[in-house]
Amino acid sequence: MDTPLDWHARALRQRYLTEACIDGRFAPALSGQTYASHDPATGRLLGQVAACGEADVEQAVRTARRSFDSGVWSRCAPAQRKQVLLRLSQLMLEHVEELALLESLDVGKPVADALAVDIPGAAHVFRWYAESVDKLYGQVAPQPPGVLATITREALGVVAAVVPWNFPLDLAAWKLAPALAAGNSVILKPAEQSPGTALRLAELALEAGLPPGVLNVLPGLGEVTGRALGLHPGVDCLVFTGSTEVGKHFMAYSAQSNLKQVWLECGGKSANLVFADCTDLDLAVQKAAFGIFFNQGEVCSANSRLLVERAIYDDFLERLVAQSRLWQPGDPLLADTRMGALVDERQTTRVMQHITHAQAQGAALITGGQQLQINGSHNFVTPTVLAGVDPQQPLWQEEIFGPVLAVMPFDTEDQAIALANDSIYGLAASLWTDNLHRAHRVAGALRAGTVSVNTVDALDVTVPFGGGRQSGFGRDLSLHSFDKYTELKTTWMQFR
Ligand SMILES: NC(=O)C1=CN([C@@H]2O[C@H](COP(=O)(O)OP(=O)(O)OC[C@H]3O[C@@H](n4cnc5c(N)ncnc54)[C@H](O)[C@@H]3O)[C@@H](O)[C@H]2O)C=CC1
Ligand SMILES: CCCCCC(=O)O
Repeated sequence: MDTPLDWHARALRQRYLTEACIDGRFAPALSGQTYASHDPATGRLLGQVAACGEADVEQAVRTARRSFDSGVWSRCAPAQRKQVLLRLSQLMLEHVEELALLESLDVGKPVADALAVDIPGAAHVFRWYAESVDKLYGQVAPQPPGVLATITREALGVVAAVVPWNFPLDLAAWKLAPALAAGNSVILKPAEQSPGTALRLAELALEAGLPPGVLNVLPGLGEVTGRALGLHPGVDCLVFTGSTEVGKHFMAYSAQSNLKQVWLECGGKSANLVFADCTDLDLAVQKAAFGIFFNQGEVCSANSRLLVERAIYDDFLERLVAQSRLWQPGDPLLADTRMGALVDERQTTRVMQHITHAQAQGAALITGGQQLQINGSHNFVTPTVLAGVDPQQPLWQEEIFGPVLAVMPFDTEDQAIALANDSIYGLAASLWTDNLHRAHRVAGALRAGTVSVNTVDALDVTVPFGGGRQSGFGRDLSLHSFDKYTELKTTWMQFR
């Protein structure tokens, strides 16, 4: 039975989905090609989506370059850019229900999460960068009289942002807000699964006063639209969040084209270490469950590997199984649903294959492991915990991007650190201890861009987010993010 929410969202999507937004105008892809978009939680067809190709990319790059060179945005006063981005942030909040519904219908996440986390989070990021842009000062280098050497940040020009489907609007905001605040013109390519909020954002940006051509949104398939952006000689900077595999493609595209700057936020396999001297085990269990089951585990920094000191291992596992019962999947449009549908059939199949393969390799299923059918969709996986994992198994080494936790006991601190660092990734990690010395010692030894102590997945716009190794390089969020969207210029003046 359709709900009014569905009617509203579907009507909304029809308006946006079949189009791209270039130079402030919504129009179909030049080829007229589209692809079908389905709601992963019901399987229902949501609409056709513009499948932009090379011709659309060419038009968007030309438009972005023209808008940048005109100076209408790039050379206006920072305070002017601030006002427009503050207005955009406000408009996102005024449309929070609509944006949350689009997000939930696109990717299957609980609409309650989108309402409480995704949309307010994205709006806050725009506000934060709007407020920062007229507070970024340059520098004057120490030189003798008669010389003035200034060091200033300048916008790069045309920035292309290719983003994934797990937090569509949030991760678009993480890239667009600093890029636009710095004065760049941007081309956004949303994931094929999640064009809705990206296109709606383009319209709200125009309403906020962003000049046409400064933000262009090109829905389309990764290997067509994303690839064309990665290869285009008119793109000055390519920022990406997604799989490590695709991140490597973007490095190759840059080398094959104009050596554009590439910044990557890729996969992760973050460890969560619980020591026996952690006294608040209830909180540790609750956060261990949140760290893997929130957003159906489709989080790059999800704590998908749990290491528990042997003395508390059995007790912790028992509590974790009880906690996992609070994360049973359900209809994402229901207000009390905490875990929704995985993003599509391909992702669900990939997650279930990992679960089956791990058991075939000897892992013990502690809880979960079931694929459920809800409202006609099979894209629901129960919260899953597997033990008896070999640290060389794919379950311990590969990013699963689903509600699947691998657990293992440890005996010594050194052993826990070694197991945690035995990864191709280096995005995030968590540890639980009441011992201050151990907290600092272990946090310093863990190879991760963010280490959370007595919490999981700490994340805020005021601190940089990103990692090393095959999790990529560069940082989203904080003022450090401007390093990706500006370049330093030295101006040297000799005078008498
Ligand atoms: N780090 C993160 O936040 C994310 C990681 N992932 C990981 O990636 C795995 C696969 O998920 P996918 O949806 O396939 O992520 P993906 O990395 O393929 O897609 C992310 C973005 O890259 C684009 N893309 C895909 N192939 C491309 C290509 N050849 N050239 C240029 N752009 C391309 C897509 O259209 C999308 O916009 C997931 O199971 C998960 O392990 C997926 C999404 C987010
Ligand atoms: C809003 C939370 C984003 C987590 C980072 C990621 O999954 O790419």
